[in-house]
Amino acid sequence: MLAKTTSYSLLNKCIYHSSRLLLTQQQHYKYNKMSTNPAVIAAKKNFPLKKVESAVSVVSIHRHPFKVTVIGSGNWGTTIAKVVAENTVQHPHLFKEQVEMWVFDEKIPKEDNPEEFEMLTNIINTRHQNVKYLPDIDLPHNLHANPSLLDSVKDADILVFNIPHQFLSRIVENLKGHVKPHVRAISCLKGFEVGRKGVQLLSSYITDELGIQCGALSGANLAPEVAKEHWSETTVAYQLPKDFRGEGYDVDHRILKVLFHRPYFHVNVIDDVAGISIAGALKNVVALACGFVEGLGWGNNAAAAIQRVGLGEIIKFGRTFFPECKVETYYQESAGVADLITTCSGGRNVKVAKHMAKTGKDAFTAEKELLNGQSAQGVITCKEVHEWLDTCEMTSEFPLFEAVYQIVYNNVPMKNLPDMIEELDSFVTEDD
Ligand SMILES: NC(=O)C1=CN([C@@H]2O[C@H](COP(=O)(O)OP(=O)(O)OC[C@H]3O[C@@H](n4cnc5c(N)ncnc54)[C@H](O)[C@@H]3O)[C@@H](O)[C@H]2O)C=CC1
Ligand SMILES: O=C(CO)COP(=O)(O)O
Repeated sequence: MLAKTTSYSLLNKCIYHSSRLLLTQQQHYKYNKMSTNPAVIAAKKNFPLKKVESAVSVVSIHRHPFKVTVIGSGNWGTTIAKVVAENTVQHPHLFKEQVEMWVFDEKIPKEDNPEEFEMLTNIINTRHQNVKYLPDIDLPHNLHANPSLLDSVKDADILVFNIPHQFLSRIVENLKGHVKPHVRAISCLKGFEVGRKGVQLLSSYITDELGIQCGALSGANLAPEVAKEHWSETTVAYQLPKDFRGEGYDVDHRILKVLFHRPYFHVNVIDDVAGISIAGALKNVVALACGFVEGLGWGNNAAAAIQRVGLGEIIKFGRTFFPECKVETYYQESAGVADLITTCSGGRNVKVAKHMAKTGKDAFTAEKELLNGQSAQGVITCKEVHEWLDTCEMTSEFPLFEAVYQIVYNNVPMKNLPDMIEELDSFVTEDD
């Protein structure tokens, strides 16, 4: 048996350059001794065996269950951690049973004596409920709340990012140099990163900053309904990385399906990371507009009109800035129109916007009053989208997104929305 620490340059080359030529420990042993396989003989000639100190050890490519960590513990973070922990118990050959969930820890007043406090992580680990962000939902006992970000990721093979996206850059900064080199990731966040690289998908941002492959999960998924195990669908999108280590040794579509699919949570896995991410981010902006017209009491026709215009702008934004995304994703996948409909019907963005319309309060006050620490991501996303479109001098080409920004940040009256998004027919002039 090879020593655990032993590794060979040839083996490393095999791992990096061919997903098919994966060697188990036993195969590697045979390979070292003698082989009649012409591919191996040729490889031996080209890459003579040489002991090296570092790199991928034999043990690290041996088939082993993946360790999963969920980064985030809000309304959706905790729900997805529940889904994942239920699946790791059922598939011990694929996943380590215990799932870590990083918690941005906070003090929670005790029910019997509100003068005293208990830490949220402690409550989750003892009572198995997230009393603040997902109350009244029992969590699996193999889900471990961890207040230390670095400790929670130290052994992880799969990272599931699930935090409000305004906190992503700081978390990613803290993770640098602390995740395993071949860790794979899925982002459940909805939003964009707008910075020196222009407008970026959050999965691409994670890939660029941490050097790890990252896909996305997005769908018509109001967290409280999924947490109660009411049936819904979702879409996971993932592209195999160049250094894919082979089926059984690395994360692929099958592994992701098993990780997220539940009888009450049906998963479709595709390649179109951009398509599902754009739809997920921008439907939150459309939902704000929907909330405005609903809050003004304009009814279903107005809400439908907003969703029609919104869908058009979502697709146009994708085609303009992320040409790799596929139009069919918007209508075939849960992450497309279905997510737009569910969010506009009962999501937090629509609630916040309705409250703004009914009370005249600003978005940040409405969010504070209604959401108990949760986040309506459309409020930040509409600003990011405006900044990007402004840079490109294209705000006028996305009138609904721009109107939402002007209402939220510049107090433009909501009742002006129809005029702001109206596409004037060429034969209707200002003079008419
Ligand atoms: N809640 C939902 O129904 C769904 C949400 N999403 C998306 O998932 C992402 C995460 O959403 P939720 O889990 O619902 O979060 P949330 O809206 O419940 O936010 C609360 C979370 O933010 C954390 N937090 C507060 N301040 C922080 C800080 N300074 N640093 C780090 N974390 C901090 C809190 O500890 C808590 O875990 C968002 O992008 C959202 O759009 C996607 C699908 C469904
Ligand atoms: O993304 C969501 C549903 O898929 C949740 O939307 P809200 O954040 O508006 O609740």
